[in-house]
Parts: sequence; C-alpha cells; structure tokens
Amino acid sequence: MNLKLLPLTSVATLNFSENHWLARLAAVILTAMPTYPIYLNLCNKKALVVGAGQVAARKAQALSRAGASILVVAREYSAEFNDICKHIQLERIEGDYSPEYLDDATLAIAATDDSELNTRIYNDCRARNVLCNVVDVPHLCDFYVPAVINHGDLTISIGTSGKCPAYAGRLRRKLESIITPDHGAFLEVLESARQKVITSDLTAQQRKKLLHHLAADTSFTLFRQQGADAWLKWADQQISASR
Ligand SMILES: C[C@@]1(CC(=O)O)C2=NC(=C\c3[nH]c(c(CCC(=O)O)c3CC(=O)O)Cc3[nH]c(c(CC(=O)O)c3CCC(=O)O)/C=C3\N/C(=C\2)[C@@H](CCC(=O)O)[C@]3(C)CC(=O)O)/[C@H]1CCC(=O)O
Ligand SMILES: NC(=O)c1ccc[n+]([C@@H]2O[C@H](COP(=O)([O-])OP(=O)(O)OC[C@H]3O[C@@H](n4cnc5c(N)ncnc54)[C@H](O)[C@@H]3O)[C@@H](O)[C@H]2O)c1
Repeated sequence: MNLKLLPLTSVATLNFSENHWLARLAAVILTAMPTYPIYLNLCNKKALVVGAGQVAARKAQALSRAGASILVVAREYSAEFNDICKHIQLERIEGDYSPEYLDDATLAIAATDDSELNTRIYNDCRARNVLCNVVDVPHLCDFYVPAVINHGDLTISIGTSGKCPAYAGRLRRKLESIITPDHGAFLEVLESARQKVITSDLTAQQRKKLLHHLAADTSFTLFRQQGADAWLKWADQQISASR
C-alpha cells in the first residue's frame, strides 16, 4: 500500500495499534496542524450525538444553543445526561449505534466509552463526508469544540488545539469576569445603530470612522451608565454630526 496516497487521518485510523509508530506519527502531525476557526450556522441541520454520558450532554447543550436538530443514540442515558438536557429539544433513540443514523447529518459527535466504536463512527463519517468529533481523541476530530462565552449574539471562544482543554476552560472563567452580559446588550444597540449608519449617505471612510467611534470603550461606558435609550439618542446625534 502506498501510504503517501492516504490522507493522514486514514493513517491514524488504519488497523494499527494505537501505539504503532505510523499511527502515533499521524496523530502528532494532525494535532500540530493549525485549525480554521469558524462559527457554523447549524440551524435546522442534523447533528448526531452517539452516547449519553456527561460529555455527550455538554456537547448536546452547545449544539442546542446553535439550533441544531439533534439526534442522540445511546444504549443507556445517564442521570447526568437526563438532568443537563432536560430542557433541550432532541430526538432520542435507545439502542446500539448504526451508520444509518448518520444519514443527512452535517456533523457527528462520538461520545461513547468504547474506543473501537468511536473509531468506527469516525470512519463512517469520513466515508459519508460528515464532520466528526470523537470527544477526547484529538487525532479523530475534524473539529475541536472550544470553551465558549455567550451573551446573546456575542460569542467568544477559546481553543488550544487540543493542547490543554482544562486551560481553555480556566481562561473562559477568567474572561467571564471581563466580558459581561452588558457587552452582549451593547452589541444589540450597536447593531441597531449600525443599520442606520450603513443605510445612510455617508462615505465608506466616514462610516468606518463612525462605527469605530460607536464601538469604542467611551461609548460602552456611556451605554453602561445611561442605558439603551439614552445611548441610542446619543448615537443618532453622532450619525447626524458625521454628515
Ligand atoms: C473546551 C472543552 C469544550 C467541551 O468539551 O465542551 C473541551 N474539553 C473541555 C474540558 C475538559 N476535557 C477534559 C478535561 C479533563 C482535564 C484534562 O484531561 O485536560 C476537561 C476539563 C474539565 O472537565 O474541566 C478531558 C479531555 N479532553 C480532551 C482530551 C484528550 C487529550 O487531551 O488528548 C482529554 C483527556 C481525556 C483523558 O482523560 O484521557 C480533548 C478535547 N477536549 C476538547 C474540548 C477538544 C479540544 C479543545 C481545545 O483544546 O481547544 C478536544 C480535542 C476534543 C473535543 O472533545 O472536542 C471543555 C472545556 C469547556 C469549558 O470549561 O468551557
Ligand atoms: N466524563 C468526563 O469528564 C470524561 C473525562 C475524560 C474523558 N472522558 C471520556 O469521554 C468519553 C465519554 O465520557 P462520558 O463520561 O460522557 O461517558 P459515559 O461512560 O457516561 O457514557 C458512555 C455512553 O456511551 C453509550 N454507548 C456505549 N456503547 C454504545 C453503543 N454501541 N451504541 C450506542 N451507545 C453506546 C453508553 O450507553 C453511554 O450512554 C469516554 O471515552 C470517556 O473515557 C470523559
């Protein structure tokens, strides 16, 4: 077999033992590659979650926030899963994983405690061009799930490319004391002011300058101290004064 022709991810999942030098080499190269951070729109797109333990629950929660249409397949649903996901809309199948569950899926999360099965799910995903995340196995991930701060439409995500997820979590908690719900609320008024700016007769240069002025720290301080209504009036004045 000509290994040069195989994608690295396939090398990582060939029937070598986890410790075979080729599998280890592929894992090292794959996890050393930089990732491409994007915010996926998963609204009404199917996401398959296999397994229903604590980790599956955390991933299902994040998928649900993005409006994904979630299908969970698990032999058993843990009490933690049921508790964390009690208010989440998802379809549940109690039973063994089967590749048909991947039909029409945009992405899949393999979160079982059976590493052979997780690898099989990853290979089934590759055969169907479904993006796959095998929790806790970086070299079997087409994408990593980051640590996230969400305030409305404001999203901050922290990734360590699998180097230390616990550190991503710690940084999230640290940033949570700096990026507050007020920042999310500020984004709402900014959006409303921006609509006025981009539909105005200002030049591109004037718009850019104004939008940066509206998004500045001094503007945020005014919003925090005086509230949304006062800020929107002030923003209207700034738009008029820019003409
Ligand atoms: C960010 C977060 C999102 C989420 O899962 O929701 C996330 N893991 C979180 C927490 C966490 N995970 C683990 C611990 C225990 C401490 C520890 O072992 O470090 C803690 C800490 C805790 O529980 O506090 C165990 C663990 N995780 C991975 C490995 C394998 C390895 O390291 O090789 C092992 C060892 C397993 C073993 O025991 O063998 C791998 C992955 N975990 C990822 C994401 C992806 C990389 C993301 C990145 O680096 O950017 C990746 C590659 C795949 C994936 O799962 O997507 C979430 C924090 C959420 C938050 O706090 O906001
Ligand atoms: N929970 C953690 O904090 C943690 C930390 C580090 C690593 N991990 C790893 O993450 C993975 C998931 O952990 P967890 O604690 O959420 O899992 P868990 O052990 O609580 O749950 C595993 C799930 O997989 C399901 N499952 C097993 N075989 C199946 C099959 N053939 N078809 C369908 N479902 C099947 C089980 O029914 C169960 O719902 C494991 O590999 C674990 O080693 C977890």
